[in-house]
Amino acid sequence: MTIFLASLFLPKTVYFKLPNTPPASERRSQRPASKKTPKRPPLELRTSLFPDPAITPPKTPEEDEGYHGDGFFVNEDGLRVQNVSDDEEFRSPAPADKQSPKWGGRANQPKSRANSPPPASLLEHARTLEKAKELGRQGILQPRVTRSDSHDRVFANANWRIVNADQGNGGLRNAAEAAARNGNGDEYSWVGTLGMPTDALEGTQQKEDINDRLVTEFNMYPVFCSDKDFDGHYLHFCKQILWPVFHYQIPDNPKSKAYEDHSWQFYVNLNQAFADKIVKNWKRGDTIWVHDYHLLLVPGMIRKKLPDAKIGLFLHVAFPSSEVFRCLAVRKQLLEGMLGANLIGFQIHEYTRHFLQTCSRLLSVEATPDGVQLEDRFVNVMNLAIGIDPVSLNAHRQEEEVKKWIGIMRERYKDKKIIVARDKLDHVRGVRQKLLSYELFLNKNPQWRDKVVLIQVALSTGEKTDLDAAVGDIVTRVNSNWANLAYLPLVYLKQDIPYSQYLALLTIADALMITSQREGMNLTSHEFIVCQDGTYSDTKHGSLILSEFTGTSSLFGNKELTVNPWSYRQCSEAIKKALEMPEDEKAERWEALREVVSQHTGDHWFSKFLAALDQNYEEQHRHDQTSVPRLNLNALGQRYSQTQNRVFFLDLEGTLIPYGPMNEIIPMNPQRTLDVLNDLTDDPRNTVYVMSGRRPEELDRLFRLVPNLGLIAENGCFIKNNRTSTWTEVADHDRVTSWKESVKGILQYYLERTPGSEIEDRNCSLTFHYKNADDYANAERQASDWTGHINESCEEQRVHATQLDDCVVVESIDWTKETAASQVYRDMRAASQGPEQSSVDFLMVVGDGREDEKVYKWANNLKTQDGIKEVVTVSLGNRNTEATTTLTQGVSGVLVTLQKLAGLS
Ligand SMILES: O=P(O)(O)OC[C@H]1O[C@H](O[C@H]2O[C@H](CO)[C@@H](O)[C@H](O)[C@H]2O)[C@H](O)[C@@H](O)[C@@H]1O
Repeated sequence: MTIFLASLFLPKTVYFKLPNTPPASERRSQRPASKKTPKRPPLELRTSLFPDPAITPPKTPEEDEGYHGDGFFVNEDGLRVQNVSDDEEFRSPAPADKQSPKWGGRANQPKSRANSPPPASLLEHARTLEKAKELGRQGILQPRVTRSDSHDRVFANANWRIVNADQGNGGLRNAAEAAARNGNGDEYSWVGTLGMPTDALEGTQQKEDINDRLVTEFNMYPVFCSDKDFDGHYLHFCKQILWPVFHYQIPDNPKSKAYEDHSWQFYVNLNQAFADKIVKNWKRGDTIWVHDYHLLLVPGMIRKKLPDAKIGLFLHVAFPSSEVFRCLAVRKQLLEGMLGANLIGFQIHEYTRHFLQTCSRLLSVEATPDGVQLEDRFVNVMNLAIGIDPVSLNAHRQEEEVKKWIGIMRERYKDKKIIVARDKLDHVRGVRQKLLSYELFLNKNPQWRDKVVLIQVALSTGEKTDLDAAVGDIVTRVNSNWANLAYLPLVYLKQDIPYSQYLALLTIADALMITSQREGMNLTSHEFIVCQDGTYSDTKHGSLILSEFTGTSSLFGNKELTVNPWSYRQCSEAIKKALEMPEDEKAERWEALREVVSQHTGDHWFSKFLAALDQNYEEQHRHDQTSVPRLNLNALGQRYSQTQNRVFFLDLEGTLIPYGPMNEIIPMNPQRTLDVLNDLTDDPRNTVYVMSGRRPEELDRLFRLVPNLGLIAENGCFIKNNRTSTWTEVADHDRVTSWKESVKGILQYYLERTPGSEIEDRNCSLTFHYKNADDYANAERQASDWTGHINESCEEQRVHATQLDDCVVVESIDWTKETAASQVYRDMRAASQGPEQSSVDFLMVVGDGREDEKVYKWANNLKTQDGIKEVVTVSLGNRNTEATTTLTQGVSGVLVTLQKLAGLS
């Protein structure tokens, strides 16, 4: 069995050795200043970890020019990665939160042929474009850039090798590797893109060869798509729309809005390419595990082609509140794509809760704490925080290079307290807030000036934002205010640093400061905790200043210094507290945090998700329609004939008669149904109850000609015994009256704003009908909103709202068809204690709706619990069911079945 791990970037990519390319070191000195050469930053920014010229640290490699001509490639994390076309592969770990680098800009990889998606103004002129297409001038919509033949030939003929990729989710890779090392999980295969433009390889033998080598040697299935699709998907839809929205930042500038419509199509295309690749290679029994916000449509796309596939989805980033998510134009498509999975995992409970609320509000589906009930399937959810791999981290901490850097840094900053940070420079990560807080701290605490240094590593996001300039200004201001010849309070590196330096920084730091405005998890803080054990440095148990808006914060239980990044005052006080904290308090906090980090490892996360997926899949399929046998009428007849004390619980609408609108009385006289029920109840060995959501008086009227029939009305709130003519209200009248009063207030509010709608007030439920609303679409949307509203606000009153076709029903959760059936059965049992009576030996439940599922479950349990000889549960619906048999011929099939039983002795 294979586990397909689908993630946007494969852990491997291709490095081209271009002909006549001198080694990077030579190229660097020969390179003329070009437009691409970044301008020299102002002096304040031109800091490094080593302002002291006496120390000559190893050079930090340039991003584009990693090849050193020595068989090693230096990737973006500064990892020296062996040329794996040589036999042995050197696997270097990535920092768990790698931050995403640019796509498609490397000198040793082909150039992208994608153009930016067109501005909205162009799209508006669709007709012109169509005409242009007809005329063969498609270039207007998506101007086709013809790269020179030589560009293509250079790559088509260049030697290449497969190397570790520098893009992608480091936390996921480390977790997968740890799980494999520890023997947890079956063999897995990655599915992903190469993270580089591939149009230039189109139609070449090289593309085939690259594909074959990745599959056969590395178990990796590359997904090829056009550069245009990748650009539109990643740089536009993911980065401009999804990333900000999932982190609570709604893009509201016209440029982003213009992207939304058309970059969506690129998102769809890339997701489809992933789905197709997986479907093509999937075999029965395989598991598919899709990762993160880049691929949210993949589960749904696969489900369409492989209805039985076992699919998991894990969202690594945050999931926002439904109020934020609903701003997405394509919100329904995204949710439906996600719901193609059997199990959806989120980092923490808050994101899971948001997702459930969003589904309930936007899709009008029933959401329970366990997951989402769709019409024909259940989708489980779980929260499960990812972690790091302390084993491999510790192995790397022992490397000489790391120790060397620890020595250098300790020496350089020997009389200073060090606060460290490494973040992507985008709004979400809150670097600006952090620097402002640090400035405030220095302003308010003169005693600390000259004694503390903040080292902020800032990774480029590949986009030019106003943030760059804003952060640059703060750096300049802080340093010009408080620096002197021998002291620089703020070391700001606008580049990434090698992994060894990263580990050294985490080791010698007195504090790590994370001020993300939102973040799915944040594994840097986990790595910091491991590095602070004092093994390689005399500094240890450093303080962690951590934004309360990270997933990690909800895991760490306040043992860190929790901050709200928008409160500069609180952050500056946290800095002071971190620097002045007594050793014993530091040690106590660190111990607690280390415990959490070592319990929540990546390996644990990986195996636990897959185990849950197996279990949920198995449970979901146990009730799968296709695996539930059809009712065998002959066999049933034989079993029935051998019993003497039988009880039937039969659902009414959709089972004994066709459905009718809830707010209209049942129009016809269902003679055939009445005849069948009369025949069945004529046999004194049979006790028959009909269950319905209708009012008692309505059922009385309908069944007045079936004298021995028991009735359950209003979905379990009223029971009429089969031998008497009086109804019992089983629901607690006072409680029902009380919740109805408060819910009526809410419904009244919506009624006034929804012309044409009406409220139906039953004894134990309230139904809001909007079938005849003047603006039906709006009413339906509003209804799904306030369904969620009622479910949240009335939870304590034990009330539940369910949106059905054209209406929303609000009712108590404590009185159901199941509780009523169970009471009837208990009463029968109590009565059967007498010498004349025998206990029930045949129990049959027939239904078609979701609310009947609980009755099947209850009845099935009685078989073992009470030893009832024959328990028969029959479902008519298409859904996954708890019933042990199905019947596909609807109402008429039920009537035929019951008629046949009634005719037997
Ligand atoms: O920037 P992208 O290529 O779009 O990828 C997004 C980020 O993915 C990874 O971070 C996410 O997963 C981490 C592990 O589960 C989690 O700790 C973090 O909060 C998530 O944002 C990756 O580590 C980042 O570098 C990417 O930016």
